Amino acid sequence: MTRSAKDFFAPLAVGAPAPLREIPARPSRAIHFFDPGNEKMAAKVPQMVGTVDVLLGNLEDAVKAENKEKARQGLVDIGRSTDFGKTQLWTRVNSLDSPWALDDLTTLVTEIGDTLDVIMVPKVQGAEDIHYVDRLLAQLEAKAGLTKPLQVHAILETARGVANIEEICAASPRMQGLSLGPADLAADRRMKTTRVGGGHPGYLVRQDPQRDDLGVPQYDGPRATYQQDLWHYTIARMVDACAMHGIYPYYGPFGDIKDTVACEDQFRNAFLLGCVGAWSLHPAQIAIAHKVFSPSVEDVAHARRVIAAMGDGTGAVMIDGKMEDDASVKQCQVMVALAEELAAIDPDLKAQYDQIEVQA
Ligand SMILES: CCC(=O)SCCNC(=O)CCNC(=O)[C@H](O)C(C)(C)COP(=O)(O)OP(=O)(O)OC[C@H]1O[C@@H](n2cnc3c(N)ncnc32)[C@H](O)[C@@H]1OP(=O)(O)O
Ligand SMILES: O=CC(=O)O
Ligand SMILES: [Mg+2]
Repeated sequence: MTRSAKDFFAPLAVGAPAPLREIPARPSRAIHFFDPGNEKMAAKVPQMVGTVDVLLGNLEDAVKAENKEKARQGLVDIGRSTDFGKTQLWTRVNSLDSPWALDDLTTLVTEIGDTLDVIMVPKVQGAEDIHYVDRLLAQLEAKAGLTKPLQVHAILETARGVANIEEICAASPRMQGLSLGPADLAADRRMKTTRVGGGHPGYLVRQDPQRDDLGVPQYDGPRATYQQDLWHYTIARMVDACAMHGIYPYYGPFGDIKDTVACEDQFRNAFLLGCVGAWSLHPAQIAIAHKVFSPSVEDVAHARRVIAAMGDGTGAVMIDGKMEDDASVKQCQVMVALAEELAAIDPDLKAQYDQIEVQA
């Protein structure tokens, strides 16, 4: 049962901050995962501030069961001792059915709730999971005297979660976005893969057989194959659900750290379909995400040229032999708006975009 429109933006606990009416479009090209209980990784966090849009202290999968409390306390220590500047601090708490989720939420909100921006909730199955987190966060925010509401990000990594995608996005004004969780989703769907994201050489289409002069198919002749994207359907659903609810879609993890080329391809597919960022599991993946999820100078130059040529944005013009109209100018506005958001936090990108001269 969803809340009525009049109650939707009311705080869920006395003393909790008023929910946001709109989720701010903050750059989040790379959500960089680190284990706060791993001394080596934790020591790198202060120097990573300013080099990545989001630093995420991960408490869930990839943290051993015996280290859960250490990771949680490590994140509290990092949150208290680090000045994050414009870099956002997110966390991924343990799943709601685990023995750790309640203490994760209680400790983090009361100890470093004013430093955290977004709480990522894994294995979300439906609106009921978000409703639970929503109310609990309101109670904890009130207890901690927070003035800014925490945002919630759900990982789409169960078949039920995918089936309930729209209700998850609509469940709370805290909903900031969704990430694809291809590893858990593959397991839950009983897909026959053993990878963390990315493609699979067996998922392909094959060119039709050549035919001889009599039109008989030559099944043993050479035929090209084309690998397909296992994640296209889910990402497309995620993008539509997020756009409909004014929140943000992200590709998740790409586990083959050394395959930087395929990682870039997977991220780019997601970017072109409408995602705003991806996870980085290793420092080497940050640059890939920043490159892919920042509009290219060529695209920004073209977009500015179309916007300039279209005047009030109505009618049709020809640019380089192509028709541009109200709909293409809107796409160009999306590109330019993103470039402006990124330029505000990334001086190198700003310098590149500033050099663009608008051609007539
Ligand atoms: C599958 C679905 C999911 O849930 S994905 C999300 C959960 N997984 C994660 O969060 C994994 C995070 N990443 C890692 O644990 C590591 O990067 C893994 C993949 C294990 C590789 O580590 P390792 O073998 O040490 O890599 P390396 O020798 O190339 O490291 C070089 C230096 O960089 C450091 N490093 C490594 N990863 C990170 C990171 N995520 N953040 C910050 N620092 C990182 C390493 O500690 C190493 O440091 P140093 O040079 O020895 O001082
Ligand atoms: O948590 C991420 C996943 O792919 O599973
Ligand atoms: Mg997962």
